[in-house]
Amino acid sequence: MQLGVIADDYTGATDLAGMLARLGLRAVQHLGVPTNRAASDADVVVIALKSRSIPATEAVEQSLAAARWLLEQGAPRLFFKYCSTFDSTDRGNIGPVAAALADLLDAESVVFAPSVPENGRTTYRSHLFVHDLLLSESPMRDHPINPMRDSDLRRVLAAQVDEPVAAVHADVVERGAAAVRAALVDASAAGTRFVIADATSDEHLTTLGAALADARLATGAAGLALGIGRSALTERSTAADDFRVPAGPAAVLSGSCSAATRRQVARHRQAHPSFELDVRALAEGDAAIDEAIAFLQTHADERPLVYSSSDPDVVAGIQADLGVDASAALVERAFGRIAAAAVDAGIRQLVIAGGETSGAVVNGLGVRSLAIGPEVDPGVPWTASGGETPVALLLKSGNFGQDDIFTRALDTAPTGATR
Ligand SMILES: Nc1ncnc2c1ncn2[C@@H]1O[C@H](COP(=O)(O)OP(=O)(O)OP(=O)(O)O)[C@@H](O)[C@H]1O
Ligand SMILES: O=C(O)[C@@H](O)C(=O)CO
Repeated sequence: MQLGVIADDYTGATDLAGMLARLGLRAVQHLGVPTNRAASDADVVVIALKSRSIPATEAVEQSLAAARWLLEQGAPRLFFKYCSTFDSTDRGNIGPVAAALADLLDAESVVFAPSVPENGRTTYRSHLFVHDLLLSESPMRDHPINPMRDSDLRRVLAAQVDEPVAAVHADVVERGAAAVRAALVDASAAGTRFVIADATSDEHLTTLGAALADARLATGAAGLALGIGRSALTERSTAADDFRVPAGPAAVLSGSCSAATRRQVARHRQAHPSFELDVRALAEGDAAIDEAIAFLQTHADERPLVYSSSDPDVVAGIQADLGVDASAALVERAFGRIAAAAVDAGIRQLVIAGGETSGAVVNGLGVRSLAIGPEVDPGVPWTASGGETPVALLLKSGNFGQDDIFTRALDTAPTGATR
């Protein structure tokens, strides 16, 4: 193993794994901390947690358990993957988890770099941009669980930890890996181990990767992992060439309410049968779940869509009536049940939109690990579950993908015999 990764959600984990697979690195993703030693020849071992929105103490506990497991399997370095939009609240969980990992590894400096330029995430003077908008003006300001209303990551991170936060700005990154390393040493000498690093291009991320070539811990989104992969890991296979997913009937399940997903849902609905989950009805009992399952059974051969994706004002109304956590829990429980019934009904390919939703679905299916295949759009690779009934799973991060990704993914799924 060349890199051990702890990811705070399932789609974020596949995002990173898919991008590293692009380099020819062999990646495997575990869902939760495995209970056994894993016999694997993977270069990159990712442990996907569902720790983004849980209480910080639990996120720390789970992340440390994942880190210890990866170190026991021989991980020479760890990467903490969080969202490219820095999804968190004043209570965490990015800061507390990073602090606990830094303590575990005795890391003198910890870089935070959420930029993924190819997906429109850039950081300049510590401010995070989503395409042309500051984070605080992007659709992330209306996220159902962790609305992001401050773009200055120094402030966002400082609110989560009990220590100072420094910055490495783009002009330093432009000067190269040695200049970045010197800046980290200076910050650490001044008693500051947490550093927000700017990156507005892949070249910046490659420089950061080179600067971190000897670091035992780095944190960020898939862009920095790719930078580290390009600068500091050794390519040794063409991982995606022999990857195949099961063929068979397909369905789409969408619990993401992001602007991108809502466009994708609208596109898919134009050509396929769809069923909208009524969240208030879910609070009354399981009839709505049973209806959704019956709908999937009836339309199994037509790429049916079940969705709860709604506009921010609709979500806000539901949350005001039922509570934020309670409404999310109802939706996630429903998707877990619906996915399990879909597979029982013969569905073998599932496209799932949303990180929390993907977590609920793979947990509902009892999937423990995934093989990682080629990307459909940047950060959205096909994956395949193992076990008695293998299923093709496309875990799509809420904000990722072109409007036609659901259909295009299914049209281009790598089915068929292994070469
Ligand atoms: N109609 C709805 N009303 C209230 N909550 C909803 C509704 N639909 C979905 N949710 C909840 O909103 C959350 C959406 O999060 P999810 O992680 O699935 O999507 P996302 O945040 O867009 O994706 P990602 O984490 O990949 O960026 C889930 O917890 C889901 O249960
Ligand atoms: O980094 C991203 O934007 C994604 O991988 C993600 O974590 C969304 O949940």
